[in-house]
Amino acid sequence: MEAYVAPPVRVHAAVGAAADSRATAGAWPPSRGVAAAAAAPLGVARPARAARVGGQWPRRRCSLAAAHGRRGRPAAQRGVVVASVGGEVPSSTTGGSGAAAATAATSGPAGAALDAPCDTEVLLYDTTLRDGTQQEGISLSVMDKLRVVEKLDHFGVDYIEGGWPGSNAKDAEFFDRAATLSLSNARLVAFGSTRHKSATPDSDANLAALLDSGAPVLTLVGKACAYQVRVVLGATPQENLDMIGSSVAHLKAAEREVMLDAEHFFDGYKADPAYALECVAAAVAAGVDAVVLCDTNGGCTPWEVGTITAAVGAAFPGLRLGIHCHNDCGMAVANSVAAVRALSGTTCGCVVQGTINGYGERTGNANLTTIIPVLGLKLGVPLRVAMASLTSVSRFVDEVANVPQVGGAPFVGASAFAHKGGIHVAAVLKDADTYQHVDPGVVGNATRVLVSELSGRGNLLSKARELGLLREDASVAEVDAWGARARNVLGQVKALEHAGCTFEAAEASVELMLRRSADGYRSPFAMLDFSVLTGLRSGGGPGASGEADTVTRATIKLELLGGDGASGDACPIRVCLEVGEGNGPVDAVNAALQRALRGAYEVLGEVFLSDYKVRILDAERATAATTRVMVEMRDGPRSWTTVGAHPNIIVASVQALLDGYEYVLARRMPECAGGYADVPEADEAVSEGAGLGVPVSAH
Ligand SMILES: CC(=O)SCCNC(=O)CCNC(=O)[C@H](O)C(C)(C)COP(=O)(O)OP(=O)(O)OC[C@H]1O[C@@H](n2cnc3c(N)ncnc32)[C@H](O)[C@@H]1OP(=O)(O)O
Ligand SMILES: CC(C)C(=O)C(=O)O
Repeated sequence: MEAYVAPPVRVHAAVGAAADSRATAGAWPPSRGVAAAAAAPLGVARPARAARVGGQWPRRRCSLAAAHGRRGRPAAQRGVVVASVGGEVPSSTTGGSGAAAATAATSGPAGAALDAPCDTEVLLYDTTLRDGTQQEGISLSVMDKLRVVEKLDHFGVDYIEGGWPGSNAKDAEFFDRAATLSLSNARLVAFGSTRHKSATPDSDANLAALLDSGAPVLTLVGKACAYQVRVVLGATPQENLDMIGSSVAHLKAAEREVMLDAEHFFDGYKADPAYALECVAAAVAAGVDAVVLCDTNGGCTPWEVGTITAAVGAAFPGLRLGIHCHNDCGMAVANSVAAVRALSGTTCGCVVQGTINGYGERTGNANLTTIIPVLGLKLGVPLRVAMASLTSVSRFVDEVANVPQVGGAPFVGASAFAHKGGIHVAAVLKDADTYQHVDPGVVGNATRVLVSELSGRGNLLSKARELGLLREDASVAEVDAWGARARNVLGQVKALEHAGCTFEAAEASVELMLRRSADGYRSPFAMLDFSVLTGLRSGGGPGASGEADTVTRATIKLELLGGDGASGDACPIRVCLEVGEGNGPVDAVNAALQRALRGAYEVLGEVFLSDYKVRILDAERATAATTRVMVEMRDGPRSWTTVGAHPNIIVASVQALLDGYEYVLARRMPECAGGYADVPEADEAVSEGAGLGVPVSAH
């Protein structure tokens, strides 16, 4: 056995050079009876053992491409996204995917690339519904799976692996129901393993379930590593080759498109390249349409994957290859991209398997929401997907799977284009390219500016612009005035964050500070005082059990804008005394506030308190610790968050509550807004995650 030895690191040149020197036809290790490939039809190197598997050496062609009927057509005819490399965007039709946006995506100095464009047709193969559901905590219903299929088909992936019909009744039902879907872009794939070593193809239940699924594409997992074959299957190397060959042949006889997922391929190749290649050859001999090389344990590096993939490509030049990577070293995306690059210039393209949001067993699979834009926008690979829907697809799948979004996910995360540092924001205001590697709109995401103690004036000015307070057509005097206000509000933000507030997730409080700083702003109300009483109420009385009950009562005194008009003042003020009871002190104050404010201002409509979060900031101070309170209010689909901080939890809560009510009144009552009465409400907070593919607003 000849073990794989990693080549010395040679950046850029490594892949091609290694492929040339190690894996040109006939050059890969001749151990295990591998014949020289000079006579192999279509240049496929022939291991001697492969002849025993399939009998006759098959003629190979890229039958997947034929199945799709797309090979050879120029990108422009396929309606692909062709993104720029090196700041230049080839002209293309985009099928609505946004060539113009793609141009913007990589224009400017940040778009300059050293790599040559990658010349490989890539077919995107989504396995969210199969390998993705192997992630701890994910379980999808049949209905969930069907919804995801429709979304992914619409998005434009080429293959959707729906599950393993031989595994469970749910997946079998899924394929029954999926048969009625009419997909416009994707081909549905059913997944299963090669036949059991003790079964014949005809008697194998798993192969039967695959055929029964009715799926047009069937993917078989077959082992490509002698160690795994011995330990896990308890089979001989030859038995495994027979299992691969006979299983593929059985499915091909039913005229399905068949792929082999060569499990543990890279580890197998590193230990014994000849045997790993014999496994591929066994599938090829049986007529497989594509062989997908798997880094099953996720332990490979991009240079290993690139080198080995190039070697396999050179050994089987007529065969369509694919890549399937796991993320155990955090390199699944890099490994997948390395495989695509290694196949650049080959004629059969590359099937790239992965999952939306990187779901998958252990640390996950290669994340398609990263691979897709990297291939499309950085390597210039033509893809058929609607790139501008990428963020929405990611959030949709998280929603269906009930998995929290990863804010820092490249391209699609809520923080992917969120700028916090004052220096960054000041630069982004001059030119977004200064701190963004692509235009977020190209992937359906949006630039966001966060306000915190790390802000500079620019962050506040940007907020004022976003809110329509500082208009595009503002005069020099107005811009100057807002510059001074921004400086002032910035000072408040820094002082309040020092006192325990945090404004990143409480943008309604920031907006209020900006509005209050504007000329002519009038607070709709002011709290003059409040008191809360908590005690025990006797449950006595005739016939009662006598058990004591808690009572919590709040009394508030407010000054309200508006009145009976008798004073003749355009904005008269009246004083209101109100009482509320509740489960606890904050509930009681809120009840009193609602009663007072709803009575005075109809615009409050159905506003209610939807979330209340408390965090103790300096726990070591025990009961004297500062408390931060975040309050979320909601009115129909809209929500907004405010913050308060104080050593007294009730005071912190009341601060946040008052801001929450003032925020909505300030937006809806022209008499509060001063010169900013006509601020549109269209951009009002939409709760995080609710808007798919729209800028995420965290009010
Ligand atoms: C790398 C991957 O992600 S591969 C996909 C992994 N996903 C899953 O396993 C999810 C679905 N799995 C299942 O529902 C079940 O494991 C089933 C239905 C496939 C099998 O269940 P069981 O028959 O009870 O077997 P069990 O799971 O205990 O053991 C797996 C069997 O598959 C065999 N097997 C494993 N890989 C292969 C293969 N590539 N080809 C043929 N047989 C295989 C094993 O040898 C073992 O059989 P044995 O015990 O006779 O040696
Ligand atoms: C079955 C294959 C595709 C797999 O999940 C792996 O090898 O990682």
